[in-house]
Amino acid sequence: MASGGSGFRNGTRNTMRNSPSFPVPKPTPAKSRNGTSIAGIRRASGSVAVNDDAGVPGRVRVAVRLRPKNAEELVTDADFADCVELQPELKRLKLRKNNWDSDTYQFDEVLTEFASQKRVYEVVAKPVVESVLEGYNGTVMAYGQTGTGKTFTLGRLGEEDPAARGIMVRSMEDILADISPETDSISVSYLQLYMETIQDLLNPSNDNIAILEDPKTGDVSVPNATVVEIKDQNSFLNLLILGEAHRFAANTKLNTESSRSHAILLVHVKRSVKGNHDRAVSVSCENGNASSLIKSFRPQMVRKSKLVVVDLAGSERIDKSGSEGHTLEEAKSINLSLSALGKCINALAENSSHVPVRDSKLTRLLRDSFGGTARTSLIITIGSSPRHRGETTSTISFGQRTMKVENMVKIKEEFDYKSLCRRLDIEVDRLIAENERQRKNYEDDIERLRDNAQQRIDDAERACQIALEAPTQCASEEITELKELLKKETASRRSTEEENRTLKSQMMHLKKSETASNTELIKLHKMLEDEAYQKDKLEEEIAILRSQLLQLSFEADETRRTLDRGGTGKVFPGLDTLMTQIKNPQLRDSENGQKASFAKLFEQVGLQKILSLLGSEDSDVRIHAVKVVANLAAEEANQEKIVDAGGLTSLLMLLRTSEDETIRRVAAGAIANLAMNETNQELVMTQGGISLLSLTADNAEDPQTLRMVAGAIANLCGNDKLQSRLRSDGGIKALLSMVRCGHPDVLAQVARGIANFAKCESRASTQGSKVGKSFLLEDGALSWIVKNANNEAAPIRRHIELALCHLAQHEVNAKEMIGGGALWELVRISRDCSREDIRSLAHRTLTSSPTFFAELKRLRIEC
Ligand SMILES: Nc1ncnc2c1ncn2[C@@H]1O[C@H](COP(=O)(O)OP(=O)(O)OP(=O)(O)O)[C@@H](O)[C@H]1O
Repeated sequence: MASGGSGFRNGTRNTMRNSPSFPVPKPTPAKSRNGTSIAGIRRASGSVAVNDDAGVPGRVRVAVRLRPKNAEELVTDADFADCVELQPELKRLKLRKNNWDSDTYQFDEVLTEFASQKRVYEVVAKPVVESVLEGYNGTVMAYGQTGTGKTFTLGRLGEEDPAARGIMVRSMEDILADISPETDSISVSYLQLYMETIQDLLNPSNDNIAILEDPKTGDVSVPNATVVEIKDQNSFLNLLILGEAHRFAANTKLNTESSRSHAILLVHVKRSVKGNHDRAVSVSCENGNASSLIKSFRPQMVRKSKLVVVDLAGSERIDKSGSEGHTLEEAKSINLSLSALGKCINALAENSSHVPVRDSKLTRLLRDSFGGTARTSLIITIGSSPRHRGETTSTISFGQRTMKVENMVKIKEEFDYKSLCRRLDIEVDRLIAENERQRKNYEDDIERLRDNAQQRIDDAERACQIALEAPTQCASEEITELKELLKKETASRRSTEEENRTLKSQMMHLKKSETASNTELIKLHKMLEDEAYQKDKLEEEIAILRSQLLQLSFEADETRRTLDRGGTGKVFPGLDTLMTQIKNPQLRDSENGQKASFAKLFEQVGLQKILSLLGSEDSDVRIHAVKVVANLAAEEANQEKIVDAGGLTSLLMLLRTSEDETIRRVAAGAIANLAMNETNQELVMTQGGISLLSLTADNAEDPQTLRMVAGAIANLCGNDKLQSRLRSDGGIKALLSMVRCGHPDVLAQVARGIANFAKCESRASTQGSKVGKSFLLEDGALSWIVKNANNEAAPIRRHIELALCHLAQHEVNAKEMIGGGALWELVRISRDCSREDIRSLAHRTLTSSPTFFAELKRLRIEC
């Protein structure tokens, strides 16, 4: 994601936006500079991007995929019309607003529920994979509500049915088929991003990996992540299986679900570029030999590219009180990274001058994928159920905004200095060995010659001695003969000594040239180190300049805003204007319009005035005012201001005093939203919130009122600090009393509250801060839990299954659970639960608890 202000996003933007379906522009690899000198290279960096052309524009491609209805939807939605209708031939999607009205959206590809995995790969990912093989960076990302098929699309291995293979597997098959193993290499890292922490799925002990950003090139890397070289498809499949097992183990340990974390697969492709031998590096050296040696080495050109495949967490709108199963911290952090992604996409789509890339780790990791230099393809996944119209609408609008984001794809070639250095090292070692071999031969020759000469001298001396001892007659002849011999031997000895001297001088010469080569090598190493140091310094300066620039642009924005506000001259328009705006029916036409208007009201009228209307005499005004407050409370940014201005107290007061159920329902919803925040949860408790919510529940007739109340209590149940207070104030009993209404939305919230409570309680028991039986069991929740453990509505069932697993983890609960029939449910969960992590949690719990284990043995049940 490129940060704001980079000019390349303009230019072709309008033509792109006007053509709803277009071929991806095929980038022409830019030409490299020839004959680059080492001096030229040194100015840039140790690893030099030879090609720094501006790149080729390429809009982010967006495809939408509809998941087939599952068995549950076929039953529950049987009497209702689907909320979407696809027109794949026109690449259009119709989103039904009601029976007679619908909105139409255009996408790059529209994939129906019958689309095969092969076709999805070919239209969504194959163009990106082909680009990566040409040297460009590429991203394939899936976005959508939980359970709509993101993992199905990206991560299926297809072990049983090859036609089911997902995008990750098919991408690697194409990459391996295209590269040449002698010159190219592929390596892989596999990460999980959960609660703003990056975990290594290939090495779970590596659980807090830092992100490194190169301020010069904008490249993002995770240097401490495990990188595994891939030689064949089997080794890649084994890595995916290992990664999934670690992801599952990490999520089980944290008692969470895979759908709450983002999974990121990084595939690094390094290819050498053929036909670039004219780009030799020339080196000027003092020593002629070394110069010719180094001149014969030419650095190879390499293209490094990266394929990023991202399986995002479920995109449901967890900021609403009615959402399922998220604890507060998780909700905040998933919110943080997904909403940061949304904000960046909005800023890029609107061509804004500032793109808040640094707001989350997800956006930092993906900075190159949106508005950067990568080719990016997004697949949004949806379901057709009218029950999820809200989520489907928000997924579609994310996809539509993303279609406006334009990247500038760029190829990057580098001189491969590492391999040059390696080759030089090998050559120097070869020369050293050769030199040593020759020296040894010379020394042996000298030794042999010396021995020969000595032998001959000894022979001559012996002969001389014999001659001296012989009769005088022949003595003079023999002496002459011997003198002659001695002369010859002396001459031969001299010539041997001369030869010896010559060899020694040759050896000295060789030693000198070896020293010169070593000096040259040391010089080259030093040059590389200097370059790395200069590069680091430049990067530091650029980072400082960037931050100054950001500060300046922030101050400019502030100044502009202040001037704008001063221009209107009206900070608080009158109360009449507020009322007119609240009652204006046009404001209720669209959700976005309504939100924007409320935000404007908030700014213009002032919170105090809005809150004061909660006590108005006119009940119509009171209803509108509480709706305004509830809408403001749904925005996280407003919550603190509302509480500081006494809004929470006023809302609780309305629960106590108002006779109108609509007011009580909307107030409970607002309280539920405020109770997403830990500090506010404590305030709700200290102000007697539980008994007021219980009272509201007792008097409620509308299931939606109960849903709001249950949602608020469920949020409080997720706070570790409030467990015993919540119970003594009657929170658990209040939750259980609401099941009388039987409405599935209410039951889902009750189940969520019970799961939250069980999870916190289990944590407290493990830490030793809670002893004794579970409060849930003491307050009689077990029979409802057991009755609903196999509820046909998936959200209810899933929460209850989790709650049962948490309760069963503590031996003190085991006997009562067996007596209440929970054992059978746990056995069923360990065998039939559709969620593998819950299934295995139940199995582990049953086999590790002595009480459960003994009972299973007694009943001869195998688990
Ligand atoms: N196109 C499809 N055809 C058949 N079944 C599908 C399809 N898409 C998804 N499913 C099924 O729907 C269920 C949910 O899919 P999946 O787990 O991929 O969703 P998800 O969006 O990744 O969910 P989460 O956000 O929880 O990870 C799975 O059982 C999967 O097999």
